[in-house]
Amino acid sequence: MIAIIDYGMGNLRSVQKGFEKVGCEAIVTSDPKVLLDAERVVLPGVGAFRDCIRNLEEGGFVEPILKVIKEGKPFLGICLGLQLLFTESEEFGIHKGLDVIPGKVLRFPEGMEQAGEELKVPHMGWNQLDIKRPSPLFNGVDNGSNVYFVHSYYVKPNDESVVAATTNYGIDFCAAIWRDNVVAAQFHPEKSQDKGLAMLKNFAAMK
Ligand SMILES: NC(=O)CC[C@H](N)C(=O)O
Repeated sequence: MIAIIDYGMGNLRSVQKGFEKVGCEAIVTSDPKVLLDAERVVLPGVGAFRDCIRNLEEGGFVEPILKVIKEGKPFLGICLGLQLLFTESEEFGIHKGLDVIPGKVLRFPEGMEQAGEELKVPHMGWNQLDIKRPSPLFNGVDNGSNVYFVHSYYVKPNDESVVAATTNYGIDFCAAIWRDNVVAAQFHPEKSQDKGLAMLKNFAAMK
């Protein structure tokens, strides 16, 4: 069974529905103990980093998350769920993350331009994946596939070898990471139509 963490800050229903659409049972849980019995765990996230990390701490999720990752359970982070895995974020001040993936969460630079047009922040809409490594998330997903983003911050891993895909929005930024049993995406697979559903199915099959 797939456990989707409910810490009051995620678009849980659309993530759950995404898994249901590909025939996978996923439960939404606000009980940290459920993670310990789940086969695989999903950390979604929408909102501000500091609110999310505070809710995770208050919900008693931090230790169970670190435990299931350490045990080697397949773990999927989505959007803020990717960012929370990092050492710290500069969103609304410096806030500590789970430090599973060493690195920082940075805001897109001001004044980015593409073809003479100013690029607005948040980066909101469809954009292409430049797949760098055959991560389990991308089995059967073509390079250049379009996925859906809504974010103002991006992750910068200390060790670039964890980067599974990048996307260009004024700068080339990390669109997904893969390290051992942990995969995480800056974009929203549950909002990325067929390609995104294929990724959810890939995660559900990830060993
Ligand atoms: N959709 C979101 O919640 C975005 C996550 C984070 N606040 C960012 O702006 O990058």
